Amino acid sequence: MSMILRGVRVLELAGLAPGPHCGMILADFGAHVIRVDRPSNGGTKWIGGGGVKWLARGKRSLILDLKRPEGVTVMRKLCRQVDVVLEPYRQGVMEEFGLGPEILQKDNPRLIYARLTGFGQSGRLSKVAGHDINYLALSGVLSKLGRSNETPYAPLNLLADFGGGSLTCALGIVLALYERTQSGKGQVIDANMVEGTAYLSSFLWKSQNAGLWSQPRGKNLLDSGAPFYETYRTSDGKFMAVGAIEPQFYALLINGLGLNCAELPHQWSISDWEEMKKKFADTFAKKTQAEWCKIFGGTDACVTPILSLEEATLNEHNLERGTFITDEDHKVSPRPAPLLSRTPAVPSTKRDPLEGEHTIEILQEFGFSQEEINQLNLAKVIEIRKPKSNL
Ligand SMILES: C[C@H](CCC[C@@H](C)[C@H]1CC[C@H]2[C@@H]3[C@H](O)C[C@@H]4C[C@H](O)CC[C@]4(C)[C@H]3C[C@H](O)[C@]12C)C(=O)SCCNC(=O)CCNC(=O)[C@H](O)C(C)(C)COP(=O)(O)OP(=O)(O)OC[C@H]1O[C@@H](n2cnc3c(N)ncnc32)[C@H](O)[C@@H]1OP(=O)(O)O
Repeated sequence: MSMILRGVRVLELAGLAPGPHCGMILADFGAHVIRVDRPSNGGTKWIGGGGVKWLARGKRSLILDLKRPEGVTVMRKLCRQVDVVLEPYRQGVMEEFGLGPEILQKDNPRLIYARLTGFGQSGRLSKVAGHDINYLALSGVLSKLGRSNETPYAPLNLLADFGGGSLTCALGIVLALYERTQSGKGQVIDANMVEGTAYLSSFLWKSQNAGLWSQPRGKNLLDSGAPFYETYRTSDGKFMAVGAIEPQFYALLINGLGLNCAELPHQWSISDWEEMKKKFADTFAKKTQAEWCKIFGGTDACVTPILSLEEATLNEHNLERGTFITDEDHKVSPRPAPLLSRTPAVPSTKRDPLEGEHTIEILQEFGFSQEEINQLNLAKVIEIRKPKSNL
């Protein structure tokens, strides 16, 4: 089946979580993604194998020492032949290598040069280290997350790393590829997690005057303030999620809980929300999660079980949709989204690549002779690794 990014060649410089995720999205949708890994010769520091290893679906790996001039020469030759270079380093690292956009785009004017950082390519923080929680904080969004009377709480590293970071960067790359079909030219993408996360939170900003956020953190409709937009513990120690905002859905919630609307305060009486939460909590605590699922399942009450990752893979709706896929190592992960009707993603089910596993074949594909490859290997500019045989 033909995939939408078929024929697009990407060089992804190995980074932590967002860069690898962005590369994986492109690979899932058909791009040929080559991850450029660092050598293990001790000359360079290693910043987090896990992130790289865990988000490598459908990629191949080449180990290349960019701290060596010969490595930079190899990289320039590769960049002449690819569509996208994706770099996740702090501002200035690529320029120090002599691999900045001016140089690479002079070599290849069609090159899309995607830079995925925390703070962006300019500004006083551009060279400072950080992680998801820091970018989330600087975007303003973290101040809004968390329960009342508790310190702000970052929801895993989902928002900045992946929402504001990798997804935004992937969007930038796809937009630039589209634009290139008209102009024939590449461009530089300054994707960064502070601005990506801020953009992701546009609803929060644009609804500031709507009264949705007028209460302190944890006291508003959508931040765990409202009893009808909350999570509740069930009698078997599991949880249910409630999101019954509209009056018709709220009425179904109250009905399912076995309560009587006429005996309760009005849904939107904020001063009664705390009391109502206690009432809902007491009610949910009287039945098991399965019992509540039986009551609310298939209704419009907007009540769903809170599933563990494993339970999510076994959920009937998710099974019907094929929401999760299994690779040849029997590892389960989410199917790429969204689903395109004619050209859906066809994610690789092969095991993830070893670092340096494809060094030789990649260099050959890009026109390096066997002699050149041998020399680079002898000089330890590249590394070649092979999977251990089971024999
Ligand atoms: C919350 C998330 C991050 C979660 C990651 C965790 C899951 C992992 C973090 C640490 C991992 C553990 C650790 O690595 C030890 C074990 C390793 C083992 O293999 C696995 C188990 C481990 C316990 C491992 C487990 C997990 O993987 C970890 C716990 C995030 O928020 S991710 C978002 C981070 N921010 C950004 O990406 C923004 C942009 N980037 C940056 O700001 C910086 O890159 C960053 C992230 C601050 C790192 O700064 P650093 O100084 O380390 O690097 P840079 O200044 O960017 O420079 C890159 C250096 O690398 C050299 N280099 C790059 N490529 C090559 C090459 N091909 N050849 C040679 N050299 C290369 C480059 O020259 C730079 O070196 P210098 O600094 O010496 O000039």
